[in-house]
Amino acid sequence: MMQLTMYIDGKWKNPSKDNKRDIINPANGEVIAEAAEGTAEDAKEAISQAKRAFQDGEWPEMAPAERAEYLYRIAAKLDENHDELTRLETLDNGKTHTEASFDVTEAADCFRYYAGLIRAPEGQAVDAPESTHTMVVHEPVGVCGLIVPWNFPLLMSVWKMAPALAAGNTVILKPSEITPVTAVKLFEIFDEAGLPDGVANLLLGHGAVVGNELATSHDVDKISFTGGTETGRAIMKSAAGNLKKISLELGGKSPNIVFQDADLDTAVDHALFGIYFGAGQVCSSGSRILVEESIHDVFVERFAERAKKITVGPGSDPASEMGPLVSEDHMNKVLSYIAKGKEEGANLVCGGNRVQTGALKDGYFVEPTAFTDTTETMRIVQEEIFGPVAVFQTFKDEQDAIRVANNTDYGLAGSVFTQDSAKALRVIKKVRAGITWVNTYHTNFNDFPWGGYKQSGIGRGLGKYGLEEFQEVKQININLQPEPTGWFSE
Ligand SMILES: NC(=O)c1ccc[n+]([C@@H]2O[C@H](COP(=O)([O-])OP(=O)(O)OC[C@H]3O[C@@H](n4cnc5c(N)ncnc54)[C@H](O)[C@@H]3O)[C@@H](O)[C@H]2O)c1
Ligand SMILES: C[N+](C)(C)CC=O
Repeated sequence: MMQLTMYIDGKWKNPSKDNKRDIINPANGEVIAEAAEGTAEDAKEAISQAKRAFQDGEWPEMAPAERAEYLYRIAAKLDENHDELTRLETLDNGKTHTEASFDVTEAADCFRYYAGLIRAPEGQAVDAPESTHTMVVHEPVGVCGLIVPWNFPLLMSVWKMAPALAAGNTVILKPSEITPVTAVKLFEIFDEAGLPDGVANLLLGHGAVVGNELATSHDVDKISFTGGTETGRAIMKSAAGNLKKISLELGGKSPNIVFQDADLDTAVDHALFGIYFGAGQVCSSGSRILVEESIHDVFVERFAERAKKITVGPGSDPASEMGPLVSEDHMNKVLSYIAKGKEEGANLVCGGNRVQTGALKDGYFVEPTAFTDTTETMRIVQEEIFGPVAVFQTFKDEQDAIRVANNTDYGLAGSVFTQDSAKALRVIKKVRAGITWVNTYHTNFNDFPWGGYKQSGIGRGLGKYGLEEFQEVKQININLQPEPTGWFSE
């Protein structure tokens, strides 16, 4: 069985107390690893080493081109370990082999993207009034705590590690306590790539213990968090002590709007992908499908017909199209939302049950599920279920579609399906969300910003915006004609 330990100041480290957590394969309930459960003391040690490496170490001072070489080396090692990382991600998170393989490819690309970006620095050098020459430069923020969730364990870690390291920060990564396996593998890669001691540190353990220490510590300059909105709120409060900088990438309840003039087969296909990709455990899932009244029944019929054919199974089986939910607790939460939907009076058009047939009997599988006849105030319409549960809503016209789409506290993603390009643009511009699509769903690139409006977050990951989240901006004013100001009499 794998034994997972922390990595602090360039050394593998057991926790200060001998606490361990079983790591479970959600496809069959078997224990695949034992992970160290770090303590607040371990977190303090990681913070102090990261602070030392920032203040006294070579990393922040290193030429960007040299830092970029480390990032390219890491990307190459991610490629070399592609198959092993894919296997481990499937084992730990449950996602299908195809999904996990995509994540590993994207992770390597993300390191390459930021290696390239840091070599193309943005700044200004201008002649300002009064014989002053002014420069605007970017500098690293300092010690960064990076806290990530379980749904894309490797990729979400890399979305933060790559820009934070490129910018010259020192970092402490805290993966989800239930999916730490690929983070440990990532640190093996950092070790092989020869990152200087203390630059990248790995803390394992519970959010309320080690995560909270990162959020609270006055020696941490920045927290970049991805996870649930309630956790984000708690972190924002903890981070207030030293007014540390924060980026929050949070939950969603994203609208997928289908007009009557959309190509029906395309829209149905993307709606299925929008909600059932990753078994619905994707922050940007198209979990609310808004269909224009005139095509609602035919759309739902085709959607449900195809949803029932989705092959649910272990991610390791190439035939599986949708894997299990990540844990028994999470499966029970999703099943309780399905029960709530029925109680609230919504109509179940497909799915609704745990799948326990044959080899799936001990796994945490749930059928692709969908509800119609919902109202805007139902909990299944307003709250993030984070599972394979679609809720259908209807709208009368363009204005109504925009109103319904925006009627939640979230604002992460949204999509519009129509063959009228002017209407598509009018509507998508009014959707209050940070990531939007027209006639597609879930398309994403490392080059462009990722983040939410409203209670879906603060700040942006990826692209040049993702680098800026890990940089301070400084102005340097140089007096070209040094002489007394004459402001006060002598
Ligand atoms: N917007 C995005 O880009 C994005 C991406 C992925 C996931 N998510 C969101 O993540 C959620 C699912 O992931 P989850 O269940 O792991 O989220 P979560 O909020 O429970 O946990 C996320 C991380 O925060 C840590 N944590 C928990 N309590 C903490 C505390 N008090 N202080 C510091 N750290 C703490 C956890 O240990 C974990 O590492 C969903 O809401 C999903 O929408 C958002
Ligand atoms: C950002 N993404 C889509 C990779 C993961 C969100 O849950």
